[in-house]
Amino acid sequence: MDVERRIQIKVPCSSSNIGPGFDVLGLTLSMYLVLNVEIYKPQASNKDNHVTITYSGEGAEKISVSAEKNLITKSALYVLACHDIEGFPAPLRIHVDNSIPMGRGLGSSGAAVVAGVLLGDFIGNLNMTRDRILDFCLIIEKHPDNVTAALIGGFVAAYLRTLDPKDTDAPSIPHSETLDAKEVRKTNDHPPEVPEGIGHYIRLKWAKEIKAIAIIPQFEVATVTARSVLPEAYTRDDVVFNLQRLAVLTTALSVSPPNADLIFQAMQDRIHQPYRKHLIPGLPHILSSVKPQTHPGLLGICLSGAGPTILALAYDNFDHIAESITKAFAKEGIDTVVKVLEVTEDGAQVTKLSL
Ligand SMILES: Nc1ncnc2c1ncn2[C@@H]1O[C@H](COP(=O)(O)OP(=O)(O)O)[C@@H](O)[C@H]1O
Ligand SMILES: N[C@@H](CCOP(=O)(O)O)C(=O)O
Repeated sequence: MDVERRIQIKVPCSSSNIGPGFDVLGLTLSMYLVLNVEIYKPQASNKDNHVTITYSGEGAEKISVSAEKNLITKSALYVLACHDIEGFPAPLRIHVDNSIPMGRGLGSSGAAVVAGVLLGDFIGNLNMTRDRILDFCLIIEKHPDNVTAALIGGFVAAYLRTLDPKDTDAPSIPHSETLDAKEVRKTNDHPPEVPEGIGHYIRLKWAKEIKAIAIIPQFEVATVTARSVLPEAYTRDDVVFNLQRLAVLTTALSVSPPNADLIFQAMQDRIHQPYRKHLIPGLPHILSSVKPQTHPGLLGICLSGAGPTILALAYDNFDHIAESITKAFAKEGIDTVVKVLEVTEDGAQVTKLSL
């Protein structure tokens, strides 16, 4: 078979929430999901068109390389189905190289969804705008923080417009959070039309000297589990507590030199972290014991996404900060991997490669 086109899709990991910004804030960091895709000349029948997926890196031992089961290809097939294209229109070879650890709160599923929607867009020659691509990502992932950051890049605040459940809950949509769950039903129904203008976002400024230390425990917490422990309703005090901090934080993280006391207090949260402590041994102790006063250079500390990774924002003394958090996890019998990551400006990229 002749290779007709060759592309690379590169999507960054993301850390969401940043303390009080539950389901609002996302930040892209320098760790990536990369797809190298070879597209062959279309064959006579779509049904015979074959997809070969190979996979290396994080998740290689557990992620399915069947196009019907893999979140990346399922997302691409969903985009195609929404445009009345059944299956991949041409034979494909996809090599996935993934550096984003899974189930750790670093947006691996968001990156997979963004990569899949971009793949569907390219393969189907759909030429969707970034905003339309975001609509598809949001229908699959449902919360906007990870996918918006991964697609757009940088420090991003996002909200969704209110949607009708008939547009969002159909079993034909490959919802990323329930993909592995048993109750997901197979269906051949045509997916409902994706509403336009679902996601709204703004890129926020980020002070260049602030880096992100990710202390990544060696166990997974599925986002669906970490969301299931959250209450349906909150007190007015708790909502106001988060709103006040969120508003201050979005600007505090843009100011050079950064104000550690302001940022540390503005990264406190009452909406999700307290409820997730049972899933992450040592969490309350870590969040309350590692402070700018005890660890100069530290600006703030929070759960990354739904956890279990801890995200420490800092401009200096990265090793000392990381060591304290690593030791606190070790006391709970938990091994960790530490990464000092840059906050990146670029979101997902699709690059045409030479043949
Ligand atoms: N590169 C990938 N390829 C296929 N599926 C992926 C990939 N990355 C993540 N996923 C899917 O997303 C799940 C993890 O998502 P989630 O629980 O939301 O954690 P995270 O915090 O890493 O996003 C995995 O179990 C897998 O089903
Ligand atoms: N706002 C979401 C973010 C989930 O991020 P992930 O990286 O853990 O997938 C949440 O807190 O549930």
